[in-house]
Amino acid sequence: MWKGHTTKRQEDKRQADRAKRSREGVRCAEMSMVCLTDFEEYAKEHLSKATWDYYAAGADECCTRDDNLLAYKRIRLRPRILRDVSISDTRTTVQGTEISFPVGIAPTAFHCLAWHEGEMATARATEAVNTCYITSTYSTCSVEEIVGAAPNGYRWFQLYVYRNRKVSEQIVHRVEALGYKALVLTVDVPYTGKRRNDIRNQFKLPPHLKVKNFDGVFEVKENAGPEEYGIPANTLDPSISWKDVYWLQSLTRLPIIIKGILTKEDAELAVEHGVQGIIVSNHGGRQLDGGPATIDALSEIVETVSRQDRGLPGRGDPYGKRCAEGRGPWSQVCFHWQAGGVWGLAYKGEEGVREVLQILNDEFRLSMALAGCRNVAEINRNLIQFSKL
Ligand SMILES: Cc1cc2nc3c(=O)[nH]c(=O)nc-3n(C[C@H](O)[C@H](O)[C@H](O)COP(=O)(O)O)c2cc1C
Ligand SMILES: CCCCCCC(=O)C(=O)O
Repeated sequence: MWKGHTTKRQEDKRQADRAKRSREGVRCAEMSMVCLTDFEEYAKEHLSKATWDYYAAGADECCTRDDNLLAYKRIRLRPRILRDVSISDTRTTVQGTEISFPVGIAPTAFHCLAWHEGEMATARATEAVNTCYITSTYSTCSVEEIVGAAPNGYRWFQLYVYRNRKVSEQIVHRVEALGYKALVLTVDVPYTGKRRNDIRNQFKLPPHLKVKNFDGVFEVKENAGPEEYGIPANTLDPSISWKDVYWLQSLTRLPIIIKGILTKEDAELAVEHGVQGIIVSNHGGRQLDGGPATIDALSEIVETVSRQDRGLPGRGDPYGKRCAEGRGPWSQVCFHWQAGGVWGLAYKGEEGVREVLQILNDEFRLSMALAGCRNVAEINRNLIQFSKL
């Protein structure tokens, strides 16, 4: 297996960590996986250091990455009791399509680093579980292979905008023709965040893998000069601005969802620009370090957007776990995009991703019932208490 670059000191520490985890009883492949942390620990144990570092990366000092989790721990729920939760229904809709529960697979790059079938395995798992899979531009299987692997899956495509706009135009037309149902325009990467371990590891794709969607489009030749994550450096267009939303709208009839919004001001601009949704996100803390935790930004944004959308003074009521979905009334906000699928992939490919999604579904159903909700529509902001922990 490709191991990446590791110094002796790093490798010693890794081995010491491994021994510690094994003393603490970290599970092996044969043991049942109980929660997502089990998958994460398995992945840490089994992936090469360079791959693990890439997947786990945050920018700079990782303050925002770490705060993403801590912020969840600051939130408490206000459960209601005696509400007959003998039947619970986790189904919901996203952009008008019914899915089994309000969790989807966030766009994450390079699934073949975790499992040989890469994004094809992810696509099969999400099709089986009936939720939405946002395919990353930077996938290591082509969009055609992904659709071929799971022809009935519900998929959106995540888009970056390149200096050479023809490249972006072509991929938009390709995914539209393939039946992708929405475009997710990622706007928080005018430049790639400074992920220190990727720099130390000189992270690059191993020779047998490439960004398949751009096969023959961007030539990444051996020793051809600097590259970033499998694409020649400086190909992303940092001049992208709000007017490019109109450009994108002129190219496609697909709904456009902007990913990477963290302030109410930008959420308002998104509404004004007529996009069909936003994903509140700090890119897993991989871009700007020092920005807010995603869940904290979400509260600010849903207040404003729902108010603006309904023309009501300050009656934002949505409850959201991580991301906002805007369809029709933007106040319908209850969705979570999950990047933990890659840990499932690293564990057992398609089966691993299915297990991850099943665990999330079970946990969601249980929390919902314990909080006194019978269905997703009954979840609202009154359930939330922001504690001062
Ligand atoms: C390994 C990895 C790869 C990622 N690749 C992409 C990507 O290709 N495109 C993208 O828009 N976001 C990418 N992301 C960001 C995720 O879609 C998602 O935003 C993040 O994991 C969760 O943070 P959030 O809750 O702030 O969105 C990646 C995240 C990880 C962990
Ligand atoms: C040149 C930008 C590469 C980004 C690679 C995929 C991604 O979004 C990530 O967070 O990693």
